[in-house]
Amino acid sequence: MATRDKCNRTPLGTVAKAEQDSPAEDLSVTGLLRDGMESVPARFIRTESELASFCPHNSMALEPIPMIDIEGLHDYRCQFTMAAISSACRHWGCFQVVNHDIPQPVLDAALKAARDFFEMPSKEKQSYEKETSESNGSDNGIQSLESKDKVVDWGDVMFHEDLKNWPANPPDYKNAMLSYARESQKVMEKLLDVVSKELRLVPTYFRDLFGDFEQSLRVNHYPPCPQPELVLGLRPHTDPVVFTALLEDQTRGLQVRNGDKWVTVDPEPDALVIFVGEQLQVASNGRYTAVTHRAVVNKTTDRISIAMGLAPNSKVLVRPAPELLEKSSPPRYEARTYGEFRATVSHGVRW
Ligand SMILES: O=C(O)CCC(=O)C(=O)O
Ligand SMILES: [Fe+2]
Repeated sequence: MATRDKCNRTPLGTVAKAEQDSPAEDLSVTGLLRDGMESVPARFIRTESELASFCPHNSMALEPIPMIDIEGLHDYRCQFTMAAISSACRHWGCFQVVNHDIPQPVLDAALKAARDFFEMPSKEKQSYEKETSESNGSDNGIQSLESKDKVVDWGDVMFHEDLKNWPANPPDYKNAMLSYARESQKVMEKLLDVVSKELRLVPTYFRDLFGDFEQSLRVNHYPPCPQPELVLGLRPHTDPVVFTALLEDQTRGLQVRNGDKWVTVDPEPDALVIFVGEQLQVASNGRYTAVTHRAVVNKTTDRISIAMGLAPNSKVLVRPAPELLEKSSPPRYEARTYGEFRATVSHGVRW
């Protein structure tokens, strides 16, 4: 049982009902809501300075992030499409892709499996984590509000450090996620060849550098929130991987940082959002930028997103490509294995 914050007064001076009555057994945001919460407990509330930069998505003008039709890589639009991908990686660190060739049933099945997972009873969700960490020590499972962080995010996350251990239920979960993993890896590898070529490196440069890829997976669920303007669904962070392919349902919530603004991404049916991760930023010596992003929540609708990260093996040494270094462009990052990077750099988001 978690130790709960003693100070659970909200700015409105009320005390969350869930905290007054018997404490919830389910250590997730969904569990708290099930207990009839009407206002947000103190531990979710962001600091003044975070709130000052915080524009709830429903009061923000939407500015489109680049939308790229990657079918164009295979026809007369090839040069133009490659340049658009490279420019998005430099200036935004993210973009949406359409016509990526991932069959729609694969995307639908992954979103459905995620939703079915979060609808299961909490005991079932939590038992999976216990089983896998006891059997092989891997870092898989559902994030609990027992977290030691001072302020916690308004979201429930099922995290898979590797794609080897799976919950038995929902029965389709494993296959649905593995199919999405396989298909999204093909897309990310194709994009990696494009960004290599655009730096005048051999097309397979980055694929060769990163070696046999590994994937990790974050399945996110953001329940509706009685006071969305006080919380974040997911704190600002960059992903430590090479690329992330984010599949989301049709509810707005993702925001990306562009200059001094947060830009709300408008979900497009059939599109995937691609994020440049920190390993690509290092290997390209900063030519491509890992995007800072976060998730906001709303009062009425829950939201599901599935982030598939393409990462090097933990032993791979990642360093700025020597071909990109010159006197005027010295290395901006030190060489580190991916394992060392993970052990020393953290943005407070389990990846
Ligand atoms: O849910 C989202 O929109 C973002 C998810 C994300 O950034 C992550 O899981 O790393
Ligand atoms: Fe992320």
